[in-house]
Amino acid sequence: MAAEVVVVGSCMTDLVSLTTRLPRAGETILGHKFFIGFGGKGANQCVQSARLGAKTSLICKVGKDSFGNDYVENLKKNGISTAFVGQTTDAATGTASIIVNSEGQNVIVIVPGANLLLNFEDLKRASDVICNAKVVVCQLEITPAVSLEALKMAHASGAPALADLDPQFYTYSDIFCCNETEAEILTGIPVGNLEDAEKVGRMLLQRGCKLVIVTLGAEGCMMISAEEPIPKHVPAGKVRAVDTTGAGDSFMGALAFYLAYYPKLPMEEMIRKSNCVASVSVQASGTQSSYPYRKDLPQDLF
Ligand SMILES: Nc1ncnc2c1ncn2[C@@H]1O[C@H](COP(=O)(O)OP(=O)(O)OP(=O)(O)O)[C@@H](O)[C@H]1O
Ligand SMILES: [K+]
Repeated sequence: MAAEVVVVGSCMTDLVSLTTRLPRAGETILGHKFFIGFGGKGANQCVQSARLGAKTSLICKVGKDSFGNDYVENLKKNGISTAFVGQTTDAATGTASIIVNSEGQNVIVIVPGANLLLNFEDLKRASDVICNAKVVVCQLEITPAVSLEALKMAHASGAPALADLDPQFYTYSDIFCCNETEAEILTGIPVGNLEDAEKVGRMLLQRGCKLVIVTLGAEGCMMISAEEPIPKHVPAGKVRAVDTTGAGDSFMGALAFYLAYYPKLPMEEMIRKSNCVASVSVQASGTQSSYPYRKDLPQDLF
């Protein structure tokens, strides 16, 4: 059976150490807690979509190592098809080694590893799944040319950010979604308020985007489209945020779910519902561990 939501993207194992302070160069310090989490934007988005009830497939690459094996198990537990999850002996599973001090400041080392070995051959093998998907979601934590090729195969929907991004990313994405930081990297416009986001939106429309969404944290999102070039603010509900890590991926995974299963809903309504899902994720700690399941959400979201 074909997957409705196909994500082409990254898997990362988060290795998190909690310490009172960050170590200096050459220094060894003691931490008080360690945990392993499942992350990577591609997998995060796919997991959120699956937890809302989407039939999903993740196209990615992990290492033939214990982190890779555990990641495949994690995807299966979330009901995601792993038919196109490759395991390679040529690189280790992608990792993010994270140290967080008691003030919540962090230092992070990302080693993409196997993620960068996902290649055109892998996409070709998965081409039936990509071409038959209702929604294809891409980010930029794998080789950009591979993301672009996936968008071309699908000509569906995307969520990428990089300075000097190949302009084809704009024209081959039906929906282009970025957060405030990514918006600045892409356009040079620092985003501090809604008007700045609107400027970004207009600039990205000029570059060929059809629909632009800029996520604004607690403020929700700004959307603007070529069809309706009047920017709209879609606010998020007021909640008590404890950890916003992964909120952007929760939003994107939810949006992919609504696009695939409720294609007739107005875009503004899909974004409003996706804001609701993401605002639940900020009320729990961690990334995938904070993503809500359909059964735990208000049923008027479905
Ligand atoms: N404090 C908050 N209260 C309610 N909703 C929030 C809050 N923070 C984030 N959200 C929801 O999550 C969405 C994405 O948030 P944000 O713009 O911070 O993404 P992001 O910067 O990519 O997140 P991250 O990098 O932490 O994963 C917002 O559009 C909103 O729907
Ligand atoms: K969270």
